[in-house]
Amino acid sequence: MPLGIDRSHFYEEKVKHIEKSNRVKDERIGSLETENAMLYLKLAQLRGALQHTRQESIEIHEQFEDESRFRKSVAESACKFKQELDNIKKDMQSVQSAAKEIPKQFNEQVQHANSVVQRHKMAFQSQSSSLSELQERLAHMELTLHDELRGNIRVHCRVRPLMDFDRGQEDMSSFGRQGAKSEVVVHFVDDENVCVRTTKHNKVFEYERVYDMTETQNGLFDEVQPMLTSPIIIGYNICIMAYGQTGSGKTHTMLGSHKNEDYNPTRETHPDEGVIPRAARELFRLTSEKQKGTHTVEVSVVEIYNNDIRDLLSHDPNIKHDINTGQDNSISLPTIISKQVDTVYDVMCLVQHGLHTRRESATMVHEHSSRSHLVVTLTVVSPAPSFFSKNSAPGDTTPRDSKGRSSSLSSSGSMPSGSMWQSNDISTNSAGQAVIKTKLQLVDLAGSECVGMSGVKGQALRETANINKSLSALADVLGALAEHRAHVPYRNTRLTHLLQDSIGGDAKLLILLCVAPAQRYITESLQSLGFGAR
Ligand SMILES: Nc1ncnc2c1ncn2[C@@H]1O[C@H](COP(=O)(O)OP(=O)(O)OP(=O)(O)O)[C@@H](O)[C@H]1O
Repeated sequence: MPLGIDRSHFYEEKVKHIEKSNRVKDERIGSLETENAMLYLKLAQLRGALQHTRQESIEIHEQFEDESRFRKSVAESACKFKQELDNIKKDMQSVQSAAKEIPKQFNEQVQHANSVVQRHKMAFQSQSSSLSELQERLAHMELTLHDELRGNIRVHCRVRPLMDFDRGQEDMSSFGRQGAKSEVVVHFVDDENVCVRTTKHNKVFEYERVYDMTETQNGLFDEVQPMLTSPIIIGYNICIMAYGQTGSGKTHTMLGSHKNEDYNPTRETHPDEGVIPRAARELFRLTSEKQKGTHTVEVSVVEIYNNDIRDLLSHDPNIKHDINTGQDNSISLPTIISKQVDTVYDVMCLVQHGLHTRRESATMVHEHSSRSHLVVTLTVVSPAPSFFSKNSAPGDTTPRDSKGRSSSLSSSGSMPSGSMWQSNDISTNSAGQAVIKTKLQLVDLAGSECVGMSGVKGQALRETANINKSLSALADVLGALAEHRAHVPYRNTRLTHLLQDSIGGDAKLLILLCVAPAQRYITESLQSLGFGAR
Protein backbone atom coordinates (compact mmCIF):
# COMPACT_ATOMS: atom_id res chain seq x y z
CA MET A 1 0.00 0.00 0.00
CA PRO A 2 1.31 3.39 -1.00
CA LEU A 3 2.48 5.46 1.73
CA GLY A 4 0.35 8.21 2.74
CA ILE A 5 -2.74 6.14 1.87
CA ASP A 6 -5.12 6.06 4.63
CA ARG A 7 -4.93 2.72 6.06
CA SER A 8 -7.67 3.09 8.58
CA HIS A 9 -10.25 2.42 6.02
CA PHE A 10 -8.47 -0.60 5.16
CA TYR A 11 -8.26 -1.64 8.67
CA GLU A 12 -11.75 -0.74 9.28
CA GLU A 13 -12.73 -2.89 6.43
CA LYS A 14 -10.55 -5.62 7.72
CA VAL A 15 -11.96 -5.28 11.17
CA LYS A 16 -15.40 -5.36 9.75
CA HIS A 17 -14.48 -8.39 7.80
CA ILE A 18 -12.92 -10.04 10.78
CA GLU A 19 -15.91 -9.08 12.92
CA LYS A 20 -18.15 -10.48 10.29
CA SER A 21 -16.07 -13.59 10.13
CA ASN A 22 -16.10 -13.69 13.93
CA ARG A 23 -19.84 -13.31 13.92
CA VAL A 24 -20.11 -16.12 11.41
CA LYS A 25 -17.77 -18.15 13.57
CA ASP A 26 -19.74 -17.25 16.67
CA GLU A 27 -22.87 -18.24 14.93
CA ARG A 28 -21.11 -21.38 13.87
CA ILE A 29 -19.89 -21.94 17.36
CA GLY A 30 -23.42 -21.35 18.64
CA SER A 31 -24.83 -23.77 16.17
CA LEU A 32 -22.09 -26.26 16.95
CA GLU A 33 -22.70 -25.84 20.64
CA THR A 34 -26.40 -26.41 20.02
CA GLU A 35 -25.51 -29.39 17.92
CA ASN A 36 -23.13 -30.52 20.62
CA ALA A 37 -25.87 -30.14 23.20
CA MET A 38 -28.16 -32.09 20.98
CA LEU A 39 -25.53 -34.73 20.61
CA TYR A 40 -25.05 -34.84 24.37
CA LEU A 41 -28.71 -35.22 24.72
CA LYS A 42 -28.75 -37.93 22.11
CA LEU A 43 -25.81 -39.57 23.74
CA ALA A 44 -27.57 -39.45 27.07
CA GLN A 45 -30.61 -40.95 25.39
CA LEU A 46 -28.54 -43.61 23.76
CA ARG A 47 -26.83 -44.32 27.05
CA GLY A 48 -30.23 -44.64 28.65
CA ALA A 49 -31.35 -46.90 25.82
CA LEU A 50 -28.19 -48.89 26.10
CA GLN A 51 -28.72 -49.18 29.81
CA HIS A 52 -32.28 -50.34 29.20
CA THR A 53 -31.15 -52.76 26.51
CA ARG A 54 -28.51 -54.10 28.84
CA GLN A 55 -31.14 -54.55 31.51
CA GLU A 56 -33.39 -56.29 29.02
CA SER A 57 -30.51 -58.40 27.85
CA ILE A 58 -29.86 -59.42 31.45
CA GLU A 59 -33.54 -60.24 31.91
CA ILE A 60 -33.66 -62.12 28.62
CA HIS A 61 -30.58 -63.96 29.62
CA GLU A 62 -32.18 -64.82 32.92
CA GLN A 63 -35.36 -65.87 31.13
CA PHE A 64 -33.27 -67.89 28.75
CA GLU A 65 -31.60 -69.61 31.64
CA ASP A 66 -34.97 -70.22 33.29
CA GLU A 67 -36.28 -71.52 29.99
CA SER A 68 -33.24 -73.74 29.57
CA ARG A 69 -33.72 -75.07 33.06
CA PHE A 70 -37.41 -75.66 32.39
CA ARG A 71 -36.63 -77.34 29.08
CA LYS A 72 -34.08 -79.47 30.76
CA SER A 73 -36.58 -80.53 33.43
CA VAL A 74 -39.26 -81.08 30.73
CA ALA A 75 -36.79 -83.19 28.79
CA GLU A 76 -36.01 -85.12 31.93
CA SER A 77 -39.76 -85.57 32.68
CA ALA A 78 -40.39 -86.58 29.06
CA CYS A 79 -37.63 -89.08 29.34
CA LYS A 80 -39.16 -90.40 32.58
CA PHE A 81 -42.64 -90.50 31.02
CA LYS A 82 -41.28 -92.28 28.02
CA GLN A 83 -39.77 -94.83 30.28
CA GLU A 84 -43.07 -95.17 32.14
CA LEU A 85 -44.93 -95.38 28.85
CA ASP A 86 -42.62 -98.13 27.74
CA ASN A 87 -43.30 -99.91 31.00
CA ILE A 88 -47.06 -99.41 30.53
CA LYS A 89 -46.80 -100.71 26.97
CA LYS A 90 -45.01 -103.75 28.24
CA ASP A 91 -47.66 -104.22 30.95
CA MET A 92 -50.40 -103.78 28.36
CA GLN A 93 -48.86 -106.37 26.14
CA SER A 94 -48.76 -108.83 29.00
CA VAL A 95 -52.39 -107.90 29.98
CA GLN A 96 -53.44 -108.37 26.35
CA SER A 97 -51.85 -111.75 26.13
CA ALA A 98 -53.46 -112.65 29.50
CA ALA A 99 -56.84 -111.30 28.22
CA LYS A 100 -56.53 -113.55 25.20
CA GLU A 101 -56.34 -116.48 27.60
CA ILE A 102 -59.37 -115.38 29.66
CA PRO A 103 -62.18 -116.59 27.30
CA LYS A 104 -60.41 -119.92 26.97
CA GLN A 105 -60.02 -120.22 30.72
CA PHE A 106 -63.61 -118.97 31.22
CA ASN A 107 -64.91 -121.61 28.80
CA GLU A 108 -62.92 -124.26 30.59
CA GLN A 109 -64.33 -123.10 33.93
CA VAL A 110 -67.89 -122.98 32.53
CA GLN A 111 -67.48 -126.47 31.09
CA HIS A 112 -66.19 -127.68 34.40
CA ALA A 113 -69.05 -125.98 36.26
CA ASN A 114 -71.54 -127.44 33.77
CA SER A 115 -70.21 -130.92 34.22
CA VAL A 116 -70.39 -130.49 38.02
CA VAL A 117 -73.97 -129.17 37.73
CA GLN A 118 -74.86 -132.02 35.39
CA ARG A 119 -73.39 -134.56 37.82
CA HIS A 120 -75.33 -133.02 40.71
CA LYS A 121 -78.46 -132.81 38.60
CA MET A 122 -78.23 -136.47 37.68
CA ALA A 123 -77.56 -137.35 41.30
CA PHE A 124 -80.52 -135.19 42.34
CA GLN A 125 -82.75 -136.74 39.68
CA SER A 126 -81.82 -140.25 40.65
CA GLN A 127 -82.31 -139.35 44.31
CA SER A 128 -85.65 -137.68 43.66
CA SER A 129 -86.80 -140.53 41.44
CA SER A 130 -85.82 -143.02 44.13
CA LEU A 131 -87.50 -140.73 46.64
CA SER A 132 -90.67 -140.56 44.59
CA GLU A 133 -90.42 -144.34 44.06
CA LEU A 134 -90.10 -144.72 47.81
CA GLN A 135 -92.99 -142.33 48.36
CA GLU A 136 -95.08 -144.26 45.87
CA ARG A 137 -94.18 -147.51 47.54
CA LEU A 138 -95.00 -146.02 50.90
CA ALA A 139 -98.30 -144.72 49.56
CA HIS A 140 -98.90 -148.14 48.07
CA MET A 141 -98.12 -149.87 51.36
CA GLU A 142 -100.32 -147.43 53.25
CA LEU A 143 -103.08 -148.04 50.78
CA THR A 144 -102.64 -151.79 50.93
CA LEU A 145 -102.82 -151.61 54.70
CA HIS A 146 -105.80 -149.31 54.47
CA ASP A 147 -107.45 -151.67 51.99
CA GLU A 148 -106.75 -154.69 54.15
CA LEU A 149 -108.51 -152.89 56.95
CA ARG A 150 -111.34 -151.41 54.91
CA GLY A 151 -111.57 -153.14 51.53
CA ASN A 152 -111.63 -151.49 48.10
CA ILE A 153 -115.21 -150.31 48.29
CA ARG A 154 -116.13 -147.37 50.44
CA VAL A 155 -119.54 -145.92 51.01
CA HIS A 156 -120.26 -142.40 52.16
CA CYS A 157 -123.78 -141.14 52.77
CA ARG A 158 -124.99 -137.59 52.20
CA VAL A 159 -128.35 -136.47 53.48
CA ARG A 160 -129.49 -133.44 51.55
CA PRO A 161 -131.49 -130.58 53.11
CA LEU A 162 -135.25 -130.42 52.82
CA MET A 163 -136.04 -128.65 49.53
CA ASP A 164 -139.11 -126.70 48.53
CA PHE A 165 -140.14 -129.37 46.00
CA ASP A 166 -140.26 -131.92 48.88
CA ARG A 167 -143.52 -130.23 49.91
CA GLY A 168 -145.37 -131.70 46.90
CA GLN A 169 -149.05 -130.72 47.14
CA GLU A 170 -148.85 -129.96 50.86
CA ASP A 171 -149.79 -126.68 52.48
CA MET A 172 -146.95 -124.45 53.41
CA SER A 173 -148.18 -124.62 57.02
CA SER A 174 -147.56 -128.36 57.28
CA PHE A 175 -144.22 -128.28 55.42
CA GLY A 176 -141.70 -130.39 57.39
CA ARG A 177 -144.14 -130.93 60.25
CA GLN A 178 -144.47 -134.21 62.11
CA GLY A 179 -146.86 -136.55 60.32
CA ALA A 180 -146.57 -134.64 57.01
CA LYS A 181 -145.11 -136.26 53.91
CA SER A 182 -142.38 -133.64 54.06
CA GLU A 183 -141.39 -134.53 57.62
CA VAL A 184 -137.68 -135.18 57.97
CA VAL A 185 -137.24 -138.85 58.76
CA VAL A 186 -133.62 -139.46 57.74
CA HIS A 187 -131.39 -138.12 60.50
CA PHE A 188 -127.68 -137.61 60.74
CA VAL A 189 -126.57 -139.32 63.95
CA ASP A 190 -122.81 -138.82 63.80
CA ASP A 191 -119.94 -138.97 61.27
CA GLU A 192 -120.55 -142.69 60.72
CA ASN A 193 -124.22 -143.26 61.42
CA VAL A 194 -127.49 -142.22 59.89
CA CYS A 195 -130.89 -143.30 61.09
CA VAL A 196 -134.36 -143.55 59.58
CA ARG A 197 -136.97 -142.89 62.22
CA THR A 198 -140.74 -143.05 61.66
CA THR A 199 -143.62 -144.54 63.57
CA LYS A 200 -142.92 -147.78 61.68
CA HIS A 201 -139.11 -147.66 61.30
CA ASN A 202 -136.20 -147.01 63.53
CA LYS A 203 -133.13 -148.20 61.74
CA VAL A 204 -129.50 -147.09 61.97
CA PHE A 205 -127.12 -147.47 59.01
CA GLU A 206 -123.38 -147.29 59.39
CA TYR A 207 -121.01 -146.05 56.67
CA GLU A 208 -117.42 -144.96 56.46
CA ARG A 209 -118.60 -141.37 56.51
CA VAL A 210 -121.96 -139.64 56.87
CA TYR A 211 -122.50 -136.00 55.88
CA ASP A 212 -125.34 -134.01 57.36
CA MET A 213 -127.61 -131.56 55.57
CA THR A 214 -125.32 -128.62 56.22
CA GLU A 215 -122.21 -130.23 54.75
CA THR A 216 -120.64 -128.04 52.08
CA GLN A 217 -119.27 -129.24 48.75
CA ASN A 218 -115.83 -128.33 50.03
CA GLY A 219 -116.26 -130.27 53.25
CA LEU A 220 -117.40 -133.34 51.33
CA PHE A 221 -114.47 -133.20 48.93
CA ASP A 222 -112.02 -132.84 51.83
CA GLU A 223 -113.12 -136.34 52.84
CA VAL A 224 -113.06 -137.71 49.30
CA GLN A 225 -109.68 -136.27 48.29
CA PRO A 226 -107.35 -138.56 50.31
CA MET A 227 -108.82 -141.70 48.81
CA LEU A 228 -108.32 -140.17 45.38
CA THR A 229 -104.82 -138.77 45.75
CA SER A 230 -102.79 -141.81 46.90
CA PRO A 231 -104.31 -144.35 44.51
CA ILE A 232 -104.03 -142.16 41.45
CA ILE A 233 -100.36 -141.40 42.15
CA ILE A 234 -99.47 -145.04 42.23
CA GLY A 235 -101.64 -146.09 39.36
CA TYR A 236 -104.89 -147.53 40.68
CA ASN A 237 -108.07 -147.05 38.74
CA ILE A 238 -110.67 -145.18 40.74
CA CYS A 239 -114.39 -144.81 40.47
CA ILE A 240 -116.52 -142.33 42.36
CA MET A 241 -120.23 -142.72 41.82
CA ALA A 242 -123.27 -140.97 43.19
CA TYR A 243 -126.16 -143.31 43.92
CA GLY A 244 -129.62 -142.36 45.04
CA GLN A 245 -133.19 -141.78 44.13
CA THR A 246 -134.21 -139.06 41.75
CA GLY A 247 -133.82 -135.65 43.30
CA SER A 248 -131.67 -136.89 46.18
CA GLY A 249 -128.69 -134.69 45.23
CA LYS A 250 -126.50 -136.87 42.97
CA THR A 251 -125.92 -134.21 40.34
CA HIS A 252 -125.47 -131.59 43.06
CA THR A 253 -122.82 -133.80 44.64
CA MET A 254 -121.03 -134.72 41.42
CA LEU A 255 -121.27 -131.44 39.50
CA GLY A 256 -122.85 -128.75 41.60
CA SER A 257 -126.31 -127.25 41.93
CA HIS A 258 -127.52 -126.12 38.57
CA LYS A 259 -129.73 -127.36 35.85
CA ASN A 260 -127.60 -129.43 33.54
CA GLU A 261 -128.17 -127.30 30.48
CA ASP A 262 -127.24 -124.18 32.43
CA TYR A 263 -123.97 -125.59 33.64
CA ASN A 264 -121.48 -122.86 32.97
CA PRO A 265 -117.86 -123.83 33.49
CA THR A 266 -115.72 -121.08 34.90
CA ARG A 267 -111.99 -120.80 35.24
CA GLU A 268 -112.38 -119.86 38.91
CA THR A 269 -113.00 -122.36 41.68
CA HIS A 270 -116.65 -122.11 42.69
CA PRO A 271 -117.72 -123.04 46.25
CA ASP A 272 -120.73 -124.86 44.79
CA GLU A 273 -118.77 -127.04 42.39
CA GLY A 274 -119.04 -130.76 42.95
CA VAL A 275 -116.77 -133.78 42.92
CA ILE A 276 -116.12 -133.88 39.15
CA PRO A 277 -114.42 -130.46 38.80
CA ARG A 278 -112.72 -130.85 42.18
CA ALA A 279 -111.37 -134.31 41.33
CA ALA A 280 -110.17 -133.03 37.95
CA ARG A 281 -108.42 -130.14 39.71
CA GLU A 282 -106.74 -132.58 42.10
CA LEU A 283 -105.67 -134.72 39.15
CA PHE A 284 -104.05 -131.77 37.39
CA ARG A 285 -102.38 -130.76 40.64
CA LEU A 286 -100.89 -134.24 40.90
CA THR A 287 -99.76 -134.41 37.28
CA SER A 288 -98.26 -130.92 37.51
CA GLU A 289 -95.92 -132.24 40.21
CA LYS A 290 -94.56 -134.81 37.78
CA GLN A 291 -91.83 -134.15 35.25
CA LYS A 292 -93.18 -131.84 32.55
CA GLY A 293 -94.62 -133.62 29.50
CA THR A 294 -94.56 -137.09 31.03
CA HIS A 295 -98.18 -137.24 32.18
CA THR A 296 -101.13 -136.38 29.98
CA VAL A 297 -104.84 -136.41 30.79
CA GLU A 298 -107.62 -137.45 28.43
CA VAL A 299 -111.33 -137.08 28.98
CA SER A 300 -114.35 -138.85 27.60
CA VAL A 301 -118.00 -138.28 28.43
CA VAL A 302 -120.54 -141.02 27.82
CA GLU A 303 -123.99 -141.90 29.03
CA ILE A 304 -125.61 -145.26 29.36
CA TYR A 305 -129.17 -144.87 28.25
CA ASN A 306 -131.47 -147.86 28.00
CA ASN A 307 -128.37 -150.07 28.34
CA ASP A 308 -126.73 -148.45 25.29
CA ILE A 309 -123.50 -146.49 25.44
CA ARG A 310 -123.74 -143.09 23.79
CA ASP A 311 -120.76 -140.85 23.23
CA LEU A 312 -121.78 -137.38 24.43
CA LEU A 313 -118.77 -135.77 22.72
CA SER A 314 -119.60 -137.26 19.34
CA HIS A 315 -121.41 -135.29 16.66
CA ASP A 316 -123.85 -138.20 16.51
CA PRO A 317 -124.64 -139.36 20.06
CA ASN A 318 -127.19 -141.87 18.77
CA ILE A 319 -124.46 -144.21 17.58
CA LYS A 320 -124.16 -147.11 20.01
CA HIS A 321 -120.71 -148.16 21.16
CA ASP A 322 -119.32 -151.53 22.12
CA ILE A 323 -117.07 -152.26 25.06
CA ASN A 324 -113.71 -153.85 24.37
CA THR A 325 -112.21 -156.11 27.04
CA GLY A 326 -108.42 -156.42 26.72
CA GLN A 327 -106.43 -159.57 27.43
CA ASP A 328 -105.45 -157.99 30.73
CA ASN A 329 -109.17 -157.44 31.48
CA SER A 330 -108.80 -153.74 30.83
CA ILE A 331 -111.96 -152.11 29.58
CA SER A 332 -112.03 -149.60 26.76
CA LEU A 333 -114.43 -147.97 24.36
CA PRO A 334 -112.31 -147.84 21.20
CA THR A 335 -114.88 -145.96 19.12
CA ILE A 336 -115.62 -143.07 21.45
CA ILE A 337 -113.97 -139.65 21.44
CA SER A 338 -111.33 -139.09 24.09
CA LYS A 339 -109.83 -135.60 24.18
CA GLN A 340 -106.55 -134.53 25.69
CA VAL A 341 -107.10 -131.81 28.29
CA ASP A 342 -104.78 -129.52 30.21
CA THR A 343 -107.03 -127.70 32.66
CA VAL A 344 -110.13 -128.20 34.77
CA TYR A 345 -111.82 -125.66 32.53
CA ASP A 346 -111.13 -127.85 29.46
CA VAL A 347 -112.61 -130.83 31.29
CA MET A 348 -115.69 -128.96 32.40
CA CYS A 349 -116.32 -127.47 28.94
CA LEU A 350 -116.39 -131.00 27.55
CA VAL A 351 -118.61 -132.18 30.42
CA GLN A 352 -120.96 -129.27 29.74
CA HIS A 353 -121.03 -130.21 26.07
CA GLY A 354 -121.91 -133.76 27.11
CA LEU A 355 -124.59 -132.57 29.52
CA HIS A 356 -126.38 -130.72 26.75
CA THR A 357 -126.75 -133.98 24.93
CA ARG A 358 -127.66 -136.03 27.97
CA ARG A 359 -131.16 -137.25 27.85
CA GLU A 360 -133.44 -135.90 30.44
CA SER A 361 -137.11 -136.27 30.78
CA ALA A 362 -139.40 -134.87 33.35
CA THR A 363 -140.87 -137.13 35.96
CA MET A 364 -143.43 -136.37 38.56
CA VAL A 365 -140.72 -136.23 41.18
CA HIS A 366 -138.21 -133.81 39.83
CA GLU A 367 -138.27 -131.89 36.60
CA HIS A 368 -134.57 -132.35 35.81
CA SER A 369 -134.37 -136.00 36.58
CA SER A 370 -131.56 -137.70 34.64
CA ARG A 371 -132.69 -140.77 32.79
CA SER A 372 -129.26 -142.10 32.03
CA HIS A 373 -126.04 -142.85 33.82
CA LEU A 374 -123.39 -140.22 33.12
CA VAL A 375 -119.80 -141.49 33.07
CA VAL A 376 -116.97 -138.95 32.88
CA THR A 377 -113.65 -140.74 32.47
CA LEU A 378 -110.35 -138.98 33.11
CA THR A 379 -107.48 -141.12 31.89
CA VAL A 380 -103.96 -140.33 33.06
CA VAL A 381 -101.36 -141.53 30.58
CA SER A 382 -97.96 -141.87 32.24
CA PRO A 383 -94.67 -143.61 31.44
CA ALA A 384 -94.59 -147.24 32.57
CA PRO A 385 -91.97 -148.03 35.22
CA SER A 386 -88.68 -149.31 33.80
CA PHE A 387 -89.29 -152.92 34.80
CA PHE A 388 -92.24 -153.01 32.42
CA SER A 389 -90.14 -151.89 29.48
CA LYS A 390 -87.50 -154.51 30.28
CA ASN A 391 -89.92 -157.39 30.63
CA SER A 392 -92.76 -156.39 28.42
CA ALA A 393 -92.01 -155.45 24.86
CA PRO A 394 -94.24 -152.91 23.15
CA GLY A 395 -97.36 -154.61 21.88
CA ASP A 396 -96.73 -157.55 24.21
CA THR A 397 -99.74 -159.81 24.13
CA THR A 398 -98.65 -162.13 26.91
CA PRO A 399 -101.73 -163.69 28.46
CA ARG A 400 -102.69 -162.39 31.87
CA ASP A 401 -103.57 -164.46 34.89
CA SER A 402 -106.92 -164.44 36.62
CA LYS A 403 -106.04 -161.24 38.49
CA GLY A 404 -105.28 -159.50 35.24
CA ARG A 405 -101.52 -159.79 35.83
CA SER A 406 -99.24 -160.48 32.88
CA SER A 407 -97.71 -163.93 33.42
CA SER A 408 -94.34 -162.75 32.12
CA LEU A 409 -94.36 -159.93 34.61
CA SER A 410 -95.59 -161.89 37.55
CA SER A 411 -93.15 -164.74 36.97
CA SER A 412 -90.14 -162.55 36.22
CA GLY A 413 -89.79 -161.60 39.83
CA SER A 414 -88.59 -158.13 38.86
CA MET A 415 -91.94 -156.46 39.47
CA PRO A 416 -92.47 -155.39 43.06
CA SER A 417 -94.71 -157.84 44.82
CA GLY A 418 -98.29 -156.66 45.13
CA SER A 419 -97.68 -154.21 42.32
CA MET A 420 -100.60 -152.04 41.46
CA TRP A 421 -100.28 -152.02 37.71
CA GLN A 422 -101.57 -155.47 36.90
CA SER A 423 -105.11 -154.28 36.24
CA ASN A 424 -104.18 -151.20 34.30
CA ASP A 425 -104.07 -150.74 30.61
CA ILE A 426 -100.39 -150.94 29.66
CA SER A 427 -99.87 -149.96 26.08
CA THR A 428 -97.43 -148.09 23.89
CA ASN A 429 -97.67 -144.48 22.88
CA SER A 430 -96.94 -143.01 19.43
CA ALA A 431 -93.22 -142.84 20.33
CA GLY A 432 -93.21 -146.57 21.07
CA GLN A 433 -92.74 -146.11 24.81
CA ALA A 434 -94.58 -148.27 27.30
CA VAL A 435 -97.26 -146.23 29.03
CA ILE A 436 -99.75 -146.88 31.78
CA LYS A 437 -103.29 -145.66 31.56
CA THR A 438 -104.95 -144.99 34.88
CA LYS A 439 -108.62 -144.21 34.95
CA LEU A 440 -110.62 -141.97 37.20
CA GLN A 441 -114.29 -142.61 36.45
CA LEU A 442 -116.83 -140.20 37.83
CA VAL A 443 -120.37 -141.43 37.59
CA ASP A 444 -123.64 -139.64 38.12
CA LEU A 445 -126.05 -142.57 38.18
CA ALA A 446 -129.61 -142.25 37.02
CA GLY A 447 -132.23 -141.97 39.76
CA SER A 448 -133.06 -145.19 41.58
CA GLU A 449 -136.73 -144.41 42.11
CA CYS A 450 -139.48 -147.02 42.07
CA VAL A 451 -141.51 -147.23 38.89
CA GLY A 452 -144.81 -146.87 40.76
CA MET A 453 -143.75 -143.69 42.46
CA SER A 454 -142.51 -141.90 39.39
CA GLY A 455 -145.78 -142.46 37.61
CA VAL A 456 -144.07 -143.18 34.31
CA LYS A 457 -145.42 -145.03 31.27
CA GLY A 458 -144.30 -146.06 27.76
CA GLN A 459 -140.81 -144.90 26.81
CA ALA A 460 -140.20 -143.50 30.29
CA LEU A 461 -141.23 -146.81 31.81
CA ARG A 462 -138.65 -148.57 29.60
CA GLU A 463 -136.04 -146.05 30.72
CA THR A 464 -136.87 -146.60 34.36
CA ALA A 465 -136.88 -150.39 33.96
CA ASN A 466 -133.41 -150.21 32.36
CA ILE A 467 -132.18 -147.91 35.12
CA ASN A 468 -133.46 -150.21 37.82
CA LYS A 469 -132.05 -153.26 36.02
CA SER A 470 -128.59 -151.72 35.75
CA LEU A 471 -128.66 -150.52 39.35
CA SER A 472 -129.69 -153.94 40.52
CA ALA A 473 -126.85 -155.46 38.40
CA LEU A 474 -124.52 -152.95 40.04
CA ALA A 475 -125.73 -154.12 43.45
CA ASP A 476 -125.07 -157.73 42.40
CA VAL A 477 -121.55 -156.90 41.23
CA LEU A 478 -120.75 -154.99 44.42
CA GLY A 479 -122.23 -157.83 46.48
CA ALA A 480 -120.06 -160.38 44.65
CA LEU A 481 -116.99 -158.19 45.12
CA ALA A 482 -117.71 -157.59 48.79
CA GLU A 483 -118.09 -161.31 49.36
CA HIS A 484 -114.99 -162.08 47.23
CA ARG A 485 -116.99 -164.44 45.05
CA ALA A 486 -115.13 -166.19 42.23
CA HIS A 487 -117.58 -165.01 39.64
CA VAL A 488 -118.51 -161.35 39.44
CA PRO A 489 -121.37 -160.75 36.99
CA TYR A 490 -119.92 -157.63 35.37
CA ARG A 491 -121.37 -158.41 31.97
CA ASN A 492 -125.00 -158.41 32.98
CA THR A 493 -125.37 -154.76 32.02
CA ARG A 494 -123.30 -152.24 30.09
CA LEU A 495 -122.99 -150.10 33.23
CA THR A 496 -121.26 -152.82 35.25
CA HIS A 497 -119.24 -153.99 32.24
CA LEU A 498 -118.01 -150.47 31.47
CA LEU A 499 -117.01 -149.88 35.09
CA GLN A 500 -115.45 -153.35 35.48
CA ASP A 501 -111.81 -152.28 35.73
CA SER A 502 -112.51 -149.29 37.93
CA ILE A 503 -114.70 -151.02 40.49
CA GLY A 504 -113.25 -154.54 40.55
CA GLY A 505 -109.80 -156.00 41.09
CA ASP A 506 -107.46 -153.55 42.73
CA ALA A 507 -109.47 -150.51 41.73
CA LYS A 508 -110.87 -148.22 44.38
CA LEU A 509 -114.56 -147.49 44.45
CA LEU A 510 -116.29 -144.77 46.41
CA ILE A 511 -120.07 -144.76 46.45
CA LEU A 512 -121.66 -141.50 47.51
CA LEU A 513 -125.13 -142.44 48.65
CA CYS A 514 -127.42 -139.47 48.26
CA VAL A 515 -130.54 -139.49 50.40
CA ALA A 516 -133.50 -137.14 50.52
CA PRO A 517 -134.65 -136.63 54.11
CA ALA A 518 -138.43 -136.38 53.65
CA GLN A 519 -140.89 -139.02 54.69
CA ARG A 520 -142.43 -139.14 51.17
CA TYR A 521 -139.27 -140.84 49.84
CA ILE A 522 -138.88 -143.30 52.68
CA THR A 523 -139.16 -146.40 50.47
CA GLU A 524 -136.44 -145.11 48.12
CA SER A 525 -134.31 -143.87 51.00
CA LEU A 526 -134.45 -147.24 52.72
CA GLN A 527 -133.64 -148.93 49.42
CA SER A 528 -130.62 -146.61 48.85
CA LEU A 529 -129.38 -146.93 52.42
CA GLY A 530 -129.79 -150.70 52.15
CA PHE A 531 -127.85 -150.70 48.86
CA GLY A 532 -124.98 -148.88 50.54
CA ALA A 533 -125.06 -151.10 53.59
CA ARG A 534 -124.59 -154.23 51.42
N1 LIG B 1 -126.77 -130.94 49.57
C1 LIG B 1 -127.57 -130.11 48.91
N2 LIG B 1 -127.63 -128.84 49.25
C2 LIG B 1 -128.45 -127.98 48.61
N3 LIG B 1 -129.25 -128.33 47.60
C3 LIG B 1 -129.24 -129.59 47.20
C4 LIG B 1 -128.40 -130.55 47.83
N4 LIG B 1 -128.61 -131.74 47.24
C5 LIG B 1 -129.52 -131.52 46.26
N5 LIG B 1 -129.90 -130.25 46.24
C6 LIG B 1 -130.90 -129.65 45.35
O1 LIG B 1 -131.91 -130.61 45.15
C7 LIG B 1 -132.33 -130.62 43.80
C8 LIG B 1 -132.18 -132.02 43.23
O2 LIG B 1 -130.83 -132.38 43.29
P1 LIG B 1 -130.09 -133.13 42.11
O3 LIG B 1 -130.49 -132.58 40.77
O4 LIG B 1 -128.68 -133.12 42.43
O5 LIG B 1 -130.73 -134.56 42.27
P2 LIG B 1 -130.37 -135.87 41.47
O6 LIG B 1 -130.26 -136.94 42.46
O7 LIG B 1 -129.22 -135.65 40.59
O8 LIG B 1 -131.67 -136.10 40.62
P3 LIG B 1 -131.81 -136.93 39.25
O9 LIG B 1 -131.46 -138.32 39.51
O10 LIG B 1 -133.23 -136.77 38.89
O11 LIG B 1 -130.90 -136.27 38.28
C9 LIG B 1 -131.48 -129.63 43.06
O12 LIG B 1 -132.21 -128.44 42.94
C10 LIG B 1 -130.32 -129.40 43.98
O13 LIG B 1 -129.85 -128.09 43.85
